[in-house]
Amino acid sequence: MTSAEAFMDRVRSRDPNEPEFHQAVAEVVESLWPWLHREGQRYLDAQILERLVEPERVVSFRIAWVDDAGKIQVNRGYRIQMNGAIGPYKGGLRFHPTVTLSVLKFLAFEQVFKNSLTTLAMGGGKGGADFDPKRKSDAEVMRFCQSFMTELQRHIGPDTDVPAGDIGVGGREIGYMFGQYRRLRHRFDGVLTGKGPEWGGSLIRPEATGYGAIYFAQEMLATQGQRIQDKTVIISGSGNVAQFAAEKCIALGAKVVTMSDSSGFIHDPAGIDSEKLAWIMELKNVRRERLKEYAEHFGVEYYPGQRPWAIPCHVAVPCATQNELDSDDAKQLLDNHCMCVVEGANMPLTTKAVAQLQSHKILFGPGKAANAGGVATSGLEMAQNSQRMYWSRERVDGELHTIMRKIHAACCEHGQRPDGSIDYVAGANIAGFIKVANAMLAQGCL
Ligand SMILES: NC(=O)C1=CN([C@@H]2O[C@H](COP(=O)(O)OP(=O)(O)OC[C@H]3O[C@@H](n4cnc5c(N)ncnc54)[C@H](OP(=O)(O)O)[C@@H]3O)[C@@H](O)[C@H]2O)C=CC1
Ligand SMILES: N=C(CCC(=O)O)C(=O)O
Repeated sequence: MTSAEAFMDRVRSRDPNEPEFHQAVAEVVESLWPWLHREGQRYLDAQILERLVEPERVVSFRIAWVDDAGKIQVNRGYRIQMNGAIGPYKGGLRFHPTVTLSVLKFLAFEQVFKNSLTTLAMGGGKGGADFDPKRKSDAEVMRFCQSFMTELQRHIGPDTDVPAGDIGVGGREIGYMFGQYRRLRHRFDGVLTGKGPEWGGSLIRPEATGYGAIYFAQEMLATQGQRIQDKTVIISGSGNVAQFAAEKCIALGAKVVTMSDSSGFIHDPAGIDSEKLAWIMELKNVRRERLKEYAEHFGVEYYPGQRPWAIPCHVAVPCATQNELDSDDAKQLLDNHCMCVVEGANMPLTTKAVAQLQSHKILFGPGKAANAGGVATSGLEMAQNSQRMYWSRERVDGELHTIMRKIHAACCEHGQRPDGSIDYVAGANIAGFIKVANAMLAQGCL
C-alpha cells in the first residue's frame, strides 16, 4: 500500500521546483489519506488522487505590450485548467510579479475543492501573469490586458472556462479584458465574472469574498456560543477581500484594529470605523496609494515591513497572500488568546502555522471553505447571465449567506473529531473531494 509520504515524494519529484503547489497538495493528501483508506477504496482503485494532482490542461503564453515610453515589454501568462469534472473551469486571474506556474497550480488545485464546496456547478482553474499593475498608468494596464486577453480568449468561454479577479485583477482589469474578448469573439458572453453591474456583473460580487469569510467566522464562533459582535479583529491586506471583510465586521459590531499592505501595517486601537474604511477604499481603489498615509492622516501607529499578527485580538483574518502567517505568528496569536483564525486569502498560513493552530484546537477556517464566497457569487453571476437577469442585492447576499452556512455544515459533517470539536481542514478537503471524485468515477478514464 502506497503511503502518503511516498505519494508526496512522487508529486515533488515530478515537478521539483513547485513548493507552493506541493504545500497545497500535501495538506489535502494528509487529510484524505486515512479517510480514503477507510472509506474510499473505489477512489483508490480509480487513481482519483493521482489524477487530481495533474492539471487537465496548462497553457502558457507570451504577452508583449507597449509601455507609455513606447518601449516593448514582455510578460508571461498562464491558464491552468485543473479539473472540469463538475462544471466549466472557474477561478481567478492574478497579476503580480511573484506569479509562477507553482503559485497558479496551488491556486488552481485549491479552487477545485473550493468550487465543489459551493454546491454550484463549477470546475477549478486559475490563471494570471507576472505583470505588476502597481505604478502603471491606466493606459498601460489597458494595453497589457488587451494583449493578455488576445491570447487567453483562445482557451475560455462561458461554458468552458470563466476567469475572474484575484490579486492585482479588479474591476478595471476585468473591464479591459472583457472589452477585448468582445471585440475578438464578436459575442457578449458571461465569460468573466466580476463585471460591472451595468454590463452583466452581479451585485455583491465585489463584497462577496470578504463578506463570506465573516459569515463563515460567525458560523464557527456560534459552535462555541460566541458572536463576532464586540470582538477585536485584526485583518491583513487592504485590497478587495480585506476591505469588505472589514466592512462586514464593522456592520456586525466588531472592532477592526489593523489592516496592511505589502509595505507594512497600521494599528488603530480605537478601531477602523465605516468612515475610516471609506477613506481606505478611496486611498486604495481610487488614488492607489500606500496605507502608510492612513497612519499620518489619523495619527495612529504604522509598522513598516511588519505584519499585524502580534496585535492582541479575538479573531484574525489574513486577507493578503500565501504564507503571510508563519509558525512564529501563530504562536503570537495563541499567546494572545486569539479564538478564531479565518483565511480570507488563499493559503495564507504556512503548513507549520496550520499545525500549530490545529494542535491547540483553535477555531481555524481554511481558505478553500472560508473564502469561497467570492467564487460562489461568481457562480451566481453566471446564473444571472444565463437568465439575462439581474438579482437584487438582498437576494444575492441572502444566497451567499446560505451557501456559506452550507459550506460550514459540510465541514462539520466530515470534520468532527472524537471530542466533538471540528477539524475544518479535514472537513473541507473531504467534503470538497467527494463530489469531484464521484463525477470523475462516472466520467471514465480521462
Ligand atoms: N478577489 C477574490 O475574489 C478572491 C481573492 N482571494 C484571495 O484573497 C487574497 C487577496 O486578494 P484580493 O483582495 O483580491 O487582492 P488585491 O490585489 O485587491 O489586494 C491584495 C492585498 O494583499 C497585499 N499583498 C499582495 N501581495 C502581498 C505580499 N507578497 N506581501 C504582503 N502583502 C501583499 C496587497 O498589498 P499591495 O497593494 O501593497 O500589493 C493588497 O493589500 C489573495 O490571496 C487572493 O488569492 C480569495 C478568494 C476570492
Ligand atoms: N480569486 C478567486 C475568485 C475566483 C472567481 O470568482 O472565479 C478565488 O476563489 O480564489
